[in-house]
Amino acid sequence: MNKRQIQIFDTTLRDGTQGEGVSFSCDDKLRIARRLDEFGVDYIEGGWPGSNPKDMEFFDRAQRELKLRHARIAAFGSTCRAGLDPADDPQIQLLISANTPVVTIFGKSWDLHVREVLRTSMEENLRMIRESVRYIKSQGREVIYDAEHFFDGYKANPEYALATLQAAILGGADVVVLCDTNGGCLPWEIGQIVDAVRRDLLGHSLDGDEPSNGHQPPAADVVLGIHAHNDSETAVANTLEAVRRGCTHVQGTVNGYGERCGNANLMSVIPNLQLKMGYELVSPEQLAQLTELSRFVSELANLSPDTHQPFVGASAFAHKGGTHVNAVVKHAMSYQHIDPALVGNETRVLVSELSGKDNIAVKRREFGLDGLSREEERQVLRQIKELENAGFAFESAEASVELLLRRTRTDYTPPFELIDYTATVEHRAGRGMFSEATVKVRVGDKIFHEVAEGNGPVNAMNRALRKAIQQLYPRLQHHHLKDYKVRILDSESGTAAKVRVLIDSTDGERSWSTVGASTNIIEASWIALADSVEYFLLTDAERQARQQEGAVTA
Ligand SMILES: CC(=O)SCCNC(=O)CCNC(=O)[C@H](O)C(C)(C)COP(=O)(O)OP(=O)(O)OC[C@H]1O[C@@H](n2cnc3c(N)ncnc32)[C@H](O)[C@@H]1OP(=O)(O)O
Ligand SMILES: CC(=O)C(=O)O
Repeated sequence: MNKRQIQIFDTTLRDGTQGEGVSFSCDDKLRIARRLDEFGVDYIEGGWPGSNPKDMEFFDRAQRELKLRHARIAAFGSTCRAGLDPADDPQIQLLISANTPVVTIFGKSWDLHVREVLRTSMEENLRMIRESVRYIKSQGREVIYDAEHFFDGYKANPEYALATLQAAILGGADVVVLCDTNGGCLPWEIGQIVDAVRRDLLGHSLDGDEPSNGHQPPAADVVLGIHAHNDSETAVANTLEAVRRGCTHVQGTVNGYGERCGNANLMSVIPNLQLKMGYELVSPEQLAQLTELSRFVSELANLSPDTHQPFVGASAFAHKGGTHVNAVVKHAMSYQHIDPALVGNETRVLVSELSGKDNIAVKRREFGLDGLSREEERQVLRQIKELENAGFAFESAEASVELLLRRTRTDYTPPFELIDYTATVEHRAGRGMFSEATVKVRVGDKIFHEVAEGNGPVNAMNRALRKAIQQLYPRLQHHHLKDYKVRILDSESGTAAKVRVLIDSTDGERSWSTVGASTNIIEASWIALADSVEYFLLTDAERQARQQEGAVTA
């Protein structure tokens, strides 16, 4: 088989939704199907038509609304019930009525399941597989046969496990998929068993290896696939190993969503196959959509993206250690296994107590700041290390890093300078809890002194600061706090514990984060709040000036 012919079978909408916490509306399923098609997967398994009304609606609307360019939609179900003719099995009839070009059915490979779960005879299970596949083929569908628990079944009873595959092939299956349903296999076990299937069932000669049963079966022209679960954290490795041993159909899900610990993560399987193993599954332009696809699906699943996910996570190419950043600046690939742009991701440099001089230099350039010497950058680096020791964390507060750099410039003029503040918390009869704050700031040679109330001391300080400077900076009305997080850093110190405050802010177009730390929660909050306002005033004024310049030039 030509290397280009590896089939990607996405089951995010079926096995993915079997993952705890994963649920999509029908509209979401349709949106994801469109996106998967654009990305270039070959099959999209949409659900189980006998399972629930939403899956029925999906297949109904998919026929009418989806205009897929490349992918084929598959409906999923099981072989017929024991003792039933597939033509009389209501579940098989629902599968047919879903009217998809492709039908996936799963059947039992493991004798334990036949005995204990189906509670039928070994022969009857073979009939169920053979006749179900044959019946669905007779309805004009491409049939993908998922051999559930194939690897466990093969370990327990290889002859029987192979006989179940043979039954599917006799029924006319187009693809036979070996499933590591319980996810317990290790890559070399997968390799050995895939070899055995190819040699003993499909009659493929493997580098002079003799069939283990002593006779060569007739070569069967069926596509062999792999479906791996991640219970041993080896689903991706198992999938790659299966491909290395001759499987040419690969099942998995976006972000590895799926039952228990999930399925083989296509966000890793695809780039590994394409960039490391030389298969051409999708075009380079499609591969560059991988990161976006991953985030799109996690957004619709309402799950936070896993930032540490290989290839597509925000941290996948984020460099923190100073020596790494120093090397990456000299040669981008010195600490990266691929160019992140190939999968639509990007290199990031983080600033923390583990930084070296180049973390700071890279950030300064990123912020577009000049006029700082190497020694001034080192000064900022020292300051960052000291502040992190005092409880600050700059990794996720880049606006505070930018301010440290700006403040180091000799020509820096702050938009306001704090002189004093007070914040009180009171409980008064008839009024309950309330807070009041006063803020005295200097802007140029003027002093502004304001008082404000709030539902808490930080809220009152925020209001008082705004009252003090809003008249000078009317655009401050666009500045809003989005999130306010407090973390206790040394809880064993009890009420004397150090706290870190992280504030996320926005002006409707941009977002930024600032940090403060202190043993006093009011002080930590003030530092993060004042940084947020200062950052906004500086950068907003610069953006306005650039826009005006642009308008004049135009
Ligand atoms: C490995 C996998 O991921 S397979 C996919 C698993 N996914 C799901 O189960 C999600 C969707 N499932 C559902 O909505 C429901 O389970 C349904 C609608 C399919 C079935 O619901 P119910 O009719 O209430 O049956 P229930 O789920 O309790 O039991 C499954 C039955 O199918 C039988 N069965 C299981 N696998 C097979 C098979 N491959 N072929 C035939 N019958 C099977 C079981 O033995 C059991 O039979 P029993 O009722 O005689 O005990
Ligand atoms: C078919 C399937 O989802 C499994 O065996 O895991």
